[in-house]
Amino acid sequence: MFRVPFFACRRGRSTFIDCGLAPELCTRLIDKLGISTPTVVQSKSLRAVLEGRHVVVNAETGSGKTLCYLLPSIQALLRISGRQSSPHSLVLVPTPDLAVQVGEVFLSVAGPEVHCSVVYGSSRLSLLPHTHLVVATPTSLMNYDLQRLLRGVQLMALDEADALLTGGQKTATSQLLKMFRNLTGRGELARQVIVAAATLPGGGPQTAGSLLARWLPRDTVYVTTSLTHHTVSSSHHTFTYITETTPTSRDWPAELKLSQLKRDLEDLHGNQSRILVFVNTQSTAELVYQHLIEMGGVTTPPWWVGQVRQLHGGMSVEERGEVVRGVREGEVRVLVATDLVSRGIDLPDITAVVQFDFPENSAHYLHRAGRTARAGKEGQVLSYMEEKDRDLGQEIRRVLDDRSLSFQEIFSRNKMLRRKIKARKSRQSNTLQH
Ligand SMILES: Nc1ncnc2c1ncn2[C@@H]1O[C@H](COP(=O)(O)OP(=O)(O)OP(=O)(O)O)[C@@H](O)[C@H]1O
Repeated sequence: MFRVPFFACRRGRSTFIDCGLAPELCTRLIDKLGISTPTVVQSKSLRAVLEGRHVVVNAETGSGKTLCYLLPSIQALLRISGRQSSPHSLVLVPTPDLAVQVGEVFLSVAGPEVHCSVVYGSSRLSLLPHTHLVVATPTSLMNYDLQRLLRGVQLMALDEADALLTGGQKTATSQLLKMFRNLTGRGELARQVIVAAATLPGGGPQTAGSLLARWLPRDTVYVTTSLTHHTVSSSHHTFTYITETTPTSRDWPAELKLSQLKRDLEDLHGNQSRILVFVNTQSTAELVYQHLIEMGGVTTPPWWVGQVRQLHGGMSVEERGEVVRGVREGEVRVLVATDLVSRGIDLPDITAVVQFDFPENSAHYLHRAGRTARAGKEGQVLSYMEEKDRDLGQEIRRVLDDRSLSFQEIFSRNKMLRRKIKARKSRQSNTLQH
């Protein structure tokens, strides 16, 4: 039997030239990133973006959504001769770490002669005459003269749009979208919005999907793939119940999970192994990290000692950037991290994700799991579940076991989810009784 390699399946059939990309940019892509063929989602969306349409790209993690908005921005840059008076593109992202990453990908293709301003926290936006792209967390722009910033912006991208349209960034994102929309149609500039998201809950009026549908015009192009709101099929998922019938101390779940983690790290060891361990809080990150490094004292230290690091909100963006660089360069082989790296962060060689703490909701599960098995590679996802995680865990397993179901139906927050589960169970028992 002949099996088509997974990545070949996930590649689009068209070429970048078919999608409307300039030959010069295609050459740069090969030279700078070694990329020659578009992925499925790039094939499906690039032409519409290059034609100036508003586009929503809702596709699985690691499918190449970043280039769906960066390539059209760079293509515009190639056409603009001389210096501009204001930026051409604005990319909004929910975290500083993702802002830094997007800026790096842009510069790696566009070249160092172009200026890209990355803004987050209280850092100041500096607009040099040749600033082509601004990448920012929305709240960090709020003290800036937005009219001046948006004046020349033709392409506004919202990456991880669902995170931008809920929580702490929601007000600032809405304000920027509103101002941008008011500018659209005025003057000679054609302005467009590109949205990228792996998870885009719809349904309720305040969900990101519904909010976007209200913001964007009717002729917006929606691009999805057969894997939208699914985990990629090259990732393999296992669940471990952490239970103790006679707990000996108050910290028993952590103690049992640490023993399980050690066993799993031994099992996952191989020449190429790079493991990302997710925890829910900074204090757990510190605890797990300390535990793993303290094992260096024994006669034969385990393989990870010397190659393990932690990453959490108690560290500066620069310190976190150093750690991420270490993972990319292969010096760090076990990273204990909070959800700061669960969305959008591209660590191409992660071979396994361990969820030491179970995620709070199913969208977090999809994003965390999506840090492995990226761009067609294989990966493992190991999740530790305590009693409190059982309901959510069962729902996630149900969706993973039956590919005809999608995560979309269990995106709601836990309270809602519990209600749904209760309703479904009572429907099931009614059916059995009849
Ligand atoms: N056409 C391509 N061919 C090969 N690799 C590609 C292609 N496009 C992007 N990639 C690589 O695939 C990886 C994932 O891309 P990217 O980070 O854009 O994914 P994503 O869809 O934004 O994922 P997430 O939802 O997790 O943010 C990156 O390492 C990127 O360089």
